[in-house]
Amino acid sequence: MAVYTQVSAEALARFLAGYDHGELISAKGIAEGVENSNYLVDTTTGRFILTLYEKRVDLADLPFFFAMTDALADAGNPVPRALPDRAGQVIQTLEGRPACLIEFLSGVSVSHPTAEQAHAAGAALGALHRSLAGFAPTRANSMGVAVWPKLFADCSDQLDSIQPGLRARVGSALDAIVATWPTDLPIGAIHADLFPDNVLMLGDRVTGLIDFYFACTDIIAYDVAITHSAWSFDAKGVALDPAIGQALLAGYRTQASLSDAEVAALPLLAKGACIRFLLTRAWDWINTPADALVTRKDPLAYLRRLDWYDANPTAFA
Ligand SMILES: Nc1ncnc2c1ncn2[C@@H]1O[C@H](COP(=O)(O)OP(=O)(O)O)[C@@H](O)[C@H]1O
Ligand SMILES: N[C@@H](CCOP(=O)(O)O)C(=O)O
Repeated sequence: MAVYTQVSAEALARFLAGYDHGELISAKGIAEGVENSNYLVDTTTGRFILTLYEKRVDLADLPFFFAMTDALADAGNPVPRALPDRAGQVIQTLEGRPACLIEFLSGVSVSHPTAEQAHAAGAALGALHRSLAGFAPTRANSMGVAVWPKLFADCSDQLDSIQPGLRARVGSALDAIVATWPTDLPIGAIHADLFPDNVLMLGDRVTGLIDFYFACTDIIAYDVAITHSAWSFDAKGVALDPAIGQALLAGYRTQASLSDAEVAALPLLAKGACIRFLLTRAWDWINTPADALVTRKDPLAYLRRLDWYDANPTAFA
């Protein structure tokens, strides 16, 4: 459960008093998520998400994220907007943290996607990239390839406590990936974290794309690779069904194209995605406070994915 910051009823009622969105009826901490504190808030006029930004979100980046979600919503994508208060302010302070009130979207995130659902998610990612083709704001990827050596250095001493030999395995994979990382592929605004838990669905229909707090400017095909690595495997990181990955890519191609060079780079980009999520999960595994109401994610699930991409270099052919 991700609630790092407790919000009192009194503070929330004062917060809501600044908006034209009714009076507080109830607020419940949301179990899902690991990065920020999220509450489901019901008021006399509707249902909202309250997000308090925690460890990895820089306040200065929020305008970029909200420009992106507004652009996507304007273009008809199912993306929630951050809501302004009566004075037009979107970013507030609540219980000492930056906080925003966000539109609530219905739908649930699937734990075991079918090929049809993966196809729809791929199409939603393609539409997202297409909609952002002319999006001017930029943000460097704070979790991108340039940062991975530091992420590794920050936790390398403790990687073997997660699994003996992990430090050497990750270190050598990291060196090889960084040395060959592509520099000539198209870049643009990407989501960078489109895991199944960030896609809300009703049946086979995508009803919400959420959690843009790693969104950035990076290789567009890297976003496809991240999404492939997140959707095509079971939670333990063992290959579940290649058909899921193929459906995801087929869905993507209904909305956006991938050049031969992008397709050829996908295996390497997917291994990069494995390193990125393995390292941030490992850092969290080691550093999450014992009293935090959060379920840590297994870093080894991304080691298994890395092994799988190593063993299946033609997975994207
Ligand atoms: N706009 C929204 N509409 C409906 N549910 C949402 C919305 N935003 C977040 N949620 C719910 O909150 C959970 C955590 O949100 P998320 O942004 O993924 O948190 P974190 O940034 O901590 O990973 C989601 O899995 C979803 O259940
Ligand atoms: N998706 C990442 C961690 C970020 O969590 P999210 O709940 O914000 O998607 C992972 O699975 O490691």
